Amino acid sequence: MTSTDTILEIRDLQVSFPGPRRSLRAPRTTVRAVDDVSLDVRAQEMLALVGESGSGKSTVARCVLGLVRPQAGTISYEGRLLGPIDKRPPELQRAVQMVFQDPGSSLNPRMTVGSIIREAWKVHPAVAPAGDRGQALREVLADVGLDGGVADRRPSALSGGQRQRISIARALALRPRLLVCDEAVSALDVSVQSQILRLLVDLQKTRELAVLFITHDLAVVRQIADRVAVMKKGELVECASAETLFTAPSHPYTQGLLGAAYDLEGADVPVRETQEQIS
Ligand SMILES: Nc1ncnc2c1ncn2[C@@H]1O[C@H](COP(=O)(O)OP(=O)(O)OP(=O)(O)O)[C@@H](O)[C@H]1O
Repeated sequence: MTSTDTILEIRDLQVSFPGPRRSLRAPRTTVRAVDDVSLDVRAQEMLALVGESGSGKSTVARCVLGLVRPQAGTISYEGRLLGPIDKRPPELQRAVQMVFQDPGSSLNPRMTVGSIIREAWKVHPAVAPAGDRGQALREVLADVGLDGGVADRRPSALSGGQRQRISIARALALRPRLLVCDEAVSALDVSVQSQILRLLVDLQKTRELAVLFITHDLAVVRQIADRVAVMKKGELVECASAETLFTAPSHPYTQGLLGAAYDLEGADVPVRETQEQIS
């Protein structure tokens, strides 16, 4: 498989939620969280999905993970339809993994780091045969830049950055092909954020991962994305290479977003020039 092959195909996706009532006796309104979105994720690419708060980014991610059931549309992974998570065959459950925003709440505080990661292998035992799990644990921790010694500690004893490394390790432990990162660095200090972004870019290369990276932060997108998809009020308004998007955005909404973040007039906007930039 090459980096131009499509790994994930989202077609005509529609998701609505019950919205607020306009008055006590009025019927519930409906929120169109995702409005006819079609989007491809290519193998081994870093695709950023951006848009302001409430534009539907997380809902798309949750559909990809099988946590939200769309009213219409399809999502296929290498040509196989992805249904709700509990209806997915094990190999498809494994193939698509998630890194959440807040590792503080997504990691079980009562479990040690080692047991959090081993838990994944209980559900998917074929990934790491029982006798090999000690070694596999050390390897996956090393892959995210952590010493094997953290395996005996609980998440509360670790820093925010270390906890996010554990979330990434937990996802990687299942050897996914597609990683969905939903605001994965938003809760971190800027310096820690840069370290985690660098790690994600390195892992994307070495593990040949496709990454769907959801963020509202254009500075982050500029550092890491190969392509960028822009959502506005549930709709996908633009999808382009990062270079095109940052230098010649075609949709007025994207122009506005970028204009708010950068002075585009004559700006020299480097896009993922070197990984050293992420320092
Ligand atoms: N479970 C839900 N029930 C009702 N409404 C929801 C639910 N999940 C999302 N929504 C609504 O759907 C719309 C899209 O939300 P979503 O979280 O996907 O946007 P987002 O772009 O990820 O925003 P943010 O960056 O703030 O997370 C919003 O109006 C939100 O309030």
